[in-house]
Amino acid sequence: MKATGKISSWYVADLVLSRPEAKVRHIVEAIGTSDVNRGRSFAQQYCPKETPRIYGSYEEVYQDPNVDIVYIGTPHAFHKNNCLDAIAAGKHVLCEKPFTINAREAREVFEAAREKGVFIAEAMWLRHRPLAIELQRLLHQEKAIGEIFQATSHFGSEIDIPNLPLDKYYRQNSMGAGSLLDIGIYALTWIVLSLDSELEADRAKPKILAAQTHWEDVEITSTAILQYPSTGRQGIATSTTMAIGNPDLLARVHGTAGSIEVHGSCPSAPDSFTLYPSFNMGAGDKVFRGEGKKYDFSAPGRGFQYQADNIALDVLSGRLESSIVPQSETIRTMEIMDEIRRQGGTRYPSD
Ligand SMILES: NC(=O)C1=CN([C@@H]2O[C@H](COP(=O)(O)OP(=O)(O)OC[C@H]3O[C@@H](n4cnc5c(N)ncnc54)[C@H](OP(=O)(O)O)[C@@H]3O)[C@@H](O)[C@H]2O)C=CC1
Ligand SMILES: O=C1OC[C@@H](O)[C@H](O)[C@H]1O
Repeated sequence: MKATGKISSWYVADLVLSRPEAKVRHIVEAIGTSDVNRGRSFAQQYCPKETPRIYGSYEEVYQDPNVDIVYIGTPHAFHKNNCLDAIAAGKHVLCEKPFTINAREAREVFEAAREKGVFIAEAMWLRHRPLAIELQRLLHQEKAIGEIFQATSHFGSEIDIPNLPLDKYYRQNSMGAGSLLDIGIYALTWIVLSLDSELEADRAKPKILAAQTHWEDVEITSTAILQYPSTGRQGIATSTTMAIGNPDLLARVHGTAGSIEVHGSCPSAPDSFTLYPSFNMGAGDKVFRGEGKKYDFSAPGRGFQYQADNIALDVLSGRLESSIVPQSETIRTMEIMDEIRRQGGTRYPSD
């Protein structure tokens, strides 16, 4: 465990949930932090039954022989160097999303992990959720809404960027600030997991048309239209830090025989979806649709336990990449975001 920020607290709390039926038990062996006192209160608050060693540097975590896998929860501008340091020490790595600032950095990190023979994966926890896995099965195997032709997803947060302290990563371009890399990545993930077909060509980079708006040099709103080469399927992924998005409609997938609408607190934290038949034109030109079937996936915790279990099982079986979020998928997402930023005019120092 590296860093004691928001995501690290969410992740640790789910790691230690009591789950007698789980296939894996996770142990928080060590916490690396810039502030040892904060590290101690973090451990007391989020994993009170564990006894992690608290280190005042990340390097000490990498050197701890009892640590099998390092989880990186620092701001994304630091992911590349944090990953490279952990890999150099021979540790397996799970690194928060966005994996790096751009695709070039991601390739560099994956190459280093390959050379060292260690496991590494991006913590795109949405893909590990049973909800996302079942939705993909319904869409692509069962073809529950017929031929898919369009998908939309929006992630909105309300963040008062001009008044944030300068050391917050949302506030500074040099820290990788921007709605796309922080939250738009989930909207993009919904589009890709809904529209990807079995055709190899459609797993390549789709055609992209994008726009971004900035406050000073911080990107605050992004819109991207994606078009898949072989099937013509289209998706719209949007994100903003200007206002909270609609929890009843985190994503919508349209097919020739119906649609699926996803609900929850935000696109990274869905808790259910509804499968609807198509709309019809009724008497008096009134548009209506039949009742939907709701699929509920509410569960204790925030949902990080699914990712933690899958990653642990991958590592235990000797895999060097995630079976759910392969490295090629991380690279593709980073390439799509690179292109959106190229068109939208967002540049980071490491580009
Ligand atoms: N999967 C998910 O749902 C979420 C993922 N994220 C991702 O996780 C990453 C971290 O986000 P979040 O937890 O919100 O960030 P926070 O600002 O809350 O925490 C980041 C932590 O990183 C450490 N850190 C190391 N170097 C720096 C530095 N120079 N400036 C600031 N912090 C530093 C600090 O921990 P310490 O002092 O202890 O070393 C700090 O507490 C981002 O990449 C974000 O996109 C964020 C939220 C949710
Ligand atoms: O990954 C994330 O998902 C949830 C958001 O609240 C958070 O800001 C973001 O980093």
